[in-house]
Amino acid sequence: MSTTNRILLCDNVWKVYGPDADTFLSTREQPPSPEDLAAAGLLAAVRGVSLSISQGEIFVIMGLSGSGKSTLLRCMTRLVEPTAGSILLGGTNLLNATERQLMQIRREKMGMVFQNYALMPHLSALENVAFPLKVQGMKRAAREARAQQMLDLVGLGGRGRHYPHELSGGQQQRVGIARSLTLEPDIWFLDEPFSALDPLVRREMQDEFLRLQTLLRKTIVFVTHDFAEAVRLADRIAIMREGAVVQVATPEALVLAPADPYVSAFTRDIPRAQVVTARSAMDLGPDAAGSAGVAAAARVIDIAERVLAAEGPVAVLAEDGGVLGALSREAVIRLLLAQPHTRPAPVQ
Ligand SMILES: Nc1ncnc2c1ncn2[C@@H]1O[C@H](COP(=O)(O)OP(=O)(O)OP(=O)(O)O)[C@@H](O)[C@H]1O
Repeated sequence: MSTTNRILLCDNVWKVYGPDADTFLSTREQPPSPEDLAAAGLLAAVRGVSLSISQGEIFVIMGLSGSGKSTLLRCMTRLVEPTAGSILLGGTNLLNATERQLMQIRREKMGMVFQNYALMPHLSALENVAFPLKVQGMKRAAREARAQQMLDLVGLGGRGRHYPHELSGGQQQRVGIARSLTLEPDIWFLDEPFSALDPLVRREMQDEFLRLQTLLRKTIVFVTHDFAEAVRLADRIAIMREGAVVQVATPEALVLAPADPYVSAFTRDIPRAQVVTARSAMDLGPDAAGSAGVAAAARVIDIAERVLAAEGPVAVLAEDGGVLGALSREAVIRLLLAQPHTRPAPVQ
């Protein structure tokens, strides 16, 4: 993940529902609290959110139901009109764009996937995937060839002639994913794309999604209320509460250093070895065994078998191959045995 190559920047974004919300906001010297807003008969779904998303990262927005995740995502695409703030996509302030420019930006730069697959029931899977190309005026043979490629990519190459009702929920969502990728978006927005699926299929779809991302390297904004899903997928996670972002960090940093009890309550069920990296678990010092080492960024759960099978501590390597330290069997065992708390503290 690059931290320098920012593609999407939100600066002090607000979405307030209720009469004269923009006047109310613009006349305040200090940002209003939820109580101030409630007293004025207003509700802030998004409160003063500032964040930046880098090229090629999977940025997950997480929070309880009603915390403002979907509204924030929709503000980023301007499907919901923010009340205040700015949203820069590749340098263009979306809030200054005309309706026509917006349509073009959405068509050319953004891909979107929502929970309800929103496929057209009277079109086959292939026709659904080809639809955005048809709107663009691409000839039938060319668009169907491209749609077939996309269906192959999501593992549905043989199902192009099936209609949505002939496909399972997971397969329908794969078609939705393929369709959202046909125009090769710069940035891909996904709002709870797997939450209607049963747990096994959901897990399969998460794996599939990560596989696709290793091929495509898209910039992704992904909304979920499931912290385990966020941890599996994210490079970074933004935790929302009552419309505000309370912490933005890697899964590891959220688990090891939660900003407050609200964040900490989410992290308690996550096994430590699933998030802690070799870099955090290693001892400093040169006394690693000579064999090939493990990447500093690797999660302990993924390298545990190798370390446990090694003769002695295993070298932990920086991206340039330099040895940073050594990971011992004891450190790995400690993390594997560390029990997540089973009773999360109540969220206030
Ligand atoms: N059109 C609207 N008018 C008034 N209030 C709204 C509107 N849309 C959303 N809200 C309110 O804004 C808040 C945030 O809603 P939002 O859908 O963004 O939350 P969420 O975190 O995505 O929730 P969920 O996980 O349940 O989808 C909620 O209190 C919701 O009731």
